[in-house]
Amino acid sequence: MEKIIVHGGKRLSGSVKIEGAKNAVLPVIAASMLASEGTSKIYNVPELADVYTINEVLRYLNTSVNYENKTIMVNAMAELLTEAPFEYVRKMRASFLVMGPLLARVGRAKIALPGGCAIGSRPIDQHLKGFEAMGAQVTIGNGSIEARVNGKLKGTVICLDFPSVGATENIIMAASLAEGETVLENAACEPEIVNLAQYLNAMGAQVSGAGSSRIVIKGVEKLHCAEHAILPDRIEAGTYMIAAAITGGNVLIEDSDSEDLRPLIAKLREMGITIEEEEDGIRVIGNDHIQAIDVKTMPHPGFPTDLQAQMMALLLKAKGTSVITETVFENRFMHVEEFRRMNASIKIDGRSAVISGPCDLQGADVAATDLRAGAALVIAGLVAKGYTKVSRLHHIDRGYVDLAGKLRMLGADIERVQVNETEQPAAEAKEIRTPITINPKFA
Ligand SMILES: CC(=O)N[C@H]1[C@@H](OP(=O)(O)OP(=O)(O)OC[C@H]2O[C@@H](n3ccc(=O)[nH]c3=O)[C@H](O)[C@@H]2O)O[C@H](CO)[C@@H](O)[C@@H]1O
Ligand SMILES: C=C(OP(=O)(O)O)C(=O)O
Repeated sequence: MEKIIVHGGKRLSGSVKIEGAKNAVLPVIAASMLASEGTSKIYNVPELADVYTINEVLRYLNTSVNYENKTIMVNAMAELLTEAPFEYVRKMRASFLVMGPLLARVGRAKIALPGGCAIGSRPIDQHLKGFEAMGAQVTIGNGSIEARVNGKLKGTVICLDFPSVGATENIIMAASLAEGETVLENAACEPEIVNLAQYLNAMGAQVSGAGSSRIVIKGVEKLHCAEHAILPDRIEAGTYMIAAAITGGNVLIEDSDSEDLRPLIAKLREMGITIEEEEDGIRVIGNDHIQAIDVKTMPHPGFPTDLQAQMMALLLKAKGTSVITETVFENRFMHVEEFRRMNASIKIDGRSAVISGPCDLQGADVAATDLRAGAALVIAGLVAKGYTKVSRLHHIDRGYVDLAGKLRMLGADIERVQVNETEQPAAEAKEIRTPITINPKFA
């Protein structure tokens, strides 16, 4: 087992480079299956576990995928298979994004039911509603969802009940090869949707209105390969901005787009943190007297749920009472229990968490309950007294390239180490670290 071990107390300084966005690259790779001609080239691809998983899904479906030097080449000209098994969907829900492209390209797809996960039940009814409206027959049984269409999908008007990011992406991809025009109302407006639409248009699709709540897709006969660059990861950027702020540091977040980070920038300024927009990126200058604020997560352009846990870490150090309301996911407070191990004072009241700060954070053994929770625990560890040991790093690896290494470059006292559990009962198990990765101060 690996752990990230952080010793709190260092101010972060310097600059950090931001990778391509996980949530943009996954739909873009899935969309590559829509091209019946040529090899697509996708640039600025982050080296993440989720990227390897979606590549495996595509290969399983008989698509050729090569990944080297942050560039992916995809060729989907061979006859596609149509079934994605549970082992992939279990690892990563975004595997379900192959349904739209498969339906559009070959008229059928069978994908294991994604099921719930640590942040909520996460149904896919809005995706299915869209496919059905376009003429697909959907059946659910034996743990899988099967969708089929006779002939081609047909353009229509679809109004989502909620601006679901995944449903918007799946429907846009399916509609790109449908007969006629599809109008998607109450669509998600996230920057990652705009990035996907740009890629589809480069492939010959006719998608307009991406980034607004009304997207119009004129179906075309076929799509071809294209070259495309993935936009910077606003959630990774936001995570480092919060890490800089909590330590009272001074950090330049390079290759980030402040437009996509407006909701976070506004909240950080409200807390008394200085944000400067520079030519090379966003500079965050923290201070030791941050103020409590209220935060409510919302679909874009509201405050992103994917920064909620990290923001909670920061609010633990703010003076006064802060309230975080989570409106996007039904159960995205699993990190609260872990923060409490670090002496945090947080009360949960329905969909809100009430934080009484500043908390005197103490290092503890904690576990990442999901990807962003993991990053948030590391952030809290940056200012906790003593050592914080974060386990279940596979969650963090889904969405962060070398989180510990990048924080160390910024001056944090942090290591990622191999820890071997012995045969003894868990409570007595000793950590035996490998000599290569061990820093003597942790021995
Ligand atoms: C790979 C990717 O891009 N993941 C992001 C995407 O996830 P994802 O695309 O899964 O998120 P959605 O926007 O679809 O989900 C938002 C809410 O809508 C609900 N819902 C969704 C679809 C549906 O058919 N029915 C339904 O009820 C979900 O349970 C959830 O409560 O957007 C989320 C919300 O910004 C982010 O947290 C995730 O990081
Ligand atoms: C919830 C997230 O991702 P996913 O939708 O892939 O689980 C996330 O990136 O925080």
